[in-house]
Amino acid sequence: MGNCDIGLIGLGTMGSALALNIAEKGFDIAVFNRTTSVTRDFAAEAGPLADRITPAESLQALVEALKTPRMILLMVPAGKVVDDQIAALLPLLGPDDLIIDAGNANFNDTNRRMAELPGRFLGIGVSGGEEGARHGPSIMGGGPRANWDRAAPILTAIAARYKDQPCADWMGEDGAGHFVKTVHNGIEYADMQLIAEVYGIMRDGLGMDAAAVAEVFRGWNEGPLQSYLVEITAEVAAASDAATGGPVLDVIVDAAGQKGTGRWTAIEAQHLGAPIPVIDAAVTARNISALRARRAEMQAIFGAGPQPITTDAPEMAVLEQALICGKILCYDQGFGMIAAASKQFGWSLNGAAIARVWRAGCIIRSAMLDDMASALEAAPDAPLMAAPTFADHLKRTEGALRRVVALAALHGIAVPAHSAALAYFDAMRTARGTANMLQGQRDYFGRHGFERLDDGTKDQHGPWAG
Ligand SMILES: NC(=O)C1=CN([C@@H]2O[C@H](COP(=O)(O)OP(=O)(O)OC[C@H]3O[C@@H](n4cnc5c(N)ncnc54)[C@H](OP(=O)(O)O)[C@@H]3O)[C@@H](O)[C@H]2O)C=CC1
Ligand SMILES: O=C(CO)[C@H](O)[C@H](O)COP(=O)(O)O
Repeated sequence: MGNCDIGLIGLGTMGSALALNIAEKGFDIAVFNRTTSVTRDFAAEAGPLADRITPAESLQALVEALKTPRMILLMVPAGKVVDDQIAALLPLLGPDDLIIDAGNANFNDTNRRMAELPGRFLGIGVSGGEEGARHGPSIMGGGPRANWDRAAPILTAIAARYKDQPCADWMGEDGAGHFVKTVHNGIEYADMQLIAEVYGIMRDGLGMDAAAVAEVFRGWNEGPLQSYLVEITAEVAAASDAATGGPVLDVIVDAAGQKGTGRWTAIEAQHLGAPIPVIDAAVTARNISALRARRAEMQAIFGAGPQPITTDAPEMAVLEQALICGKILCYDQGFGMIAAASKQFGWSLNGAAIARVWRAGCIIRSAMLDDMASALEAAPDAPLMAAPTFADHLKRTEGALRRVVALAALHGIAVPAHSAALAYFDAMRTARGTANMLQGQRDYFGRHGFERLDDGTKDQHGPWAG
């Protein structure tokens, strides 16, 4: 038996930073990486933390370096790699040893693994990118509570802190931790897309250069929009390219990558029947961004979409308010999806606790999340948009969102996330919608039946039915 408190497999961007974080917090850690040279380099470059790090060049050596019962963190790409790694580890482990998948995972896979390894598997979502992993990520745990409690001393020690409270918590049974991380990433996509759309209006509609864009976002980061994403947006816009001397933004290809978590959120929302149109729009926008050649062909046929906004140009404060409005509606949808999953899967997910875990360390951390935590604490079953603080925000900023969407539409500037947010807002506050027409159509062609508005009788048919 070895003397390391925990093992870690996968010394990539996240795994290496997490391992250093764990060592820095005073835990002894054994590390293994598929490519052995990476393990050697990692140990050689660990500086004063090297004393707490045991580099292992085989899984057997990793397992032998650990105290029993063992805990092993996986920080490798989602999917088959995780299954393969578990299969390779299992013959080396005892019945009380715990495997913790700390990468992004589809929560359905986590549910399956939990069932295949009863009591021996934990799925945790870790957010914060490389810097967060190194100095304090946000951690969303899922699986048997007893397993979380076993790992919690290490996980809470390495997590970010918000006013001295660790941003690490148990979300619920099964794949609840990975589910919450997936929704976090869906919100991340939407938050980023909303920001990118405002940048588009500034650049294409208002003719602002990158430095001016940076200045505006820097200012917004001092107000209600204060957040990591707004902060880094300012830094990205301000950065110069070494080769051209111009803004880095001007040399970056406009096609967004994606590893799948946003798509998982959109797919799962459809399974749950939970409306998340701002997140859907953000995922679709990334898909469209990837069709670069097609977009160039269409521009050649139809002419460029974006036109300068020469009259009625929005002030920066209007753009700021539109962004605030879109952001609140996006979070309303994310927390709504979490509530729907909680009901569907019997997880008792706690919206306030989730908002608290997201206040520091993670990519979507922002000043607004503290208010969201309070709102969800005060009224756990109510939609976020109905909470007094956020209803007030929406009432104040709705006009700006409407104006920005209208101006963008008139000037050929695509703002799908803002448009989706506005349509959601309008639909959600319309007590009498238009689905009566859908029900009439369904009954007409398929005798599907409808419910009468006047007396509530169900399975009624219209006069068209034979
Ligand atoms: N980067 C980020 O900002 C975040 C990433 N994550 C998640 O963390 C996990 C790791 O991501 P990240 O560190 O960025 O990824 P990297 O690509 O930087 O590292 C991947 C790691 O997995 C190992 N690996 C890859 N394929 C295999 C395989 N077939 N068998 C064994 N090991 C393998 C690599 O080893 P080798 O050196 O041999 O290639 C490397 O150690 C992913 O699930 C990701 O989604 C979560 C939050 C944030
Ligand atoms: O989980 C993360 C942040 O929270 C990862 O950075 C993830 O890779 C981001 O997603 P994508 O690569 O699809 O943009």
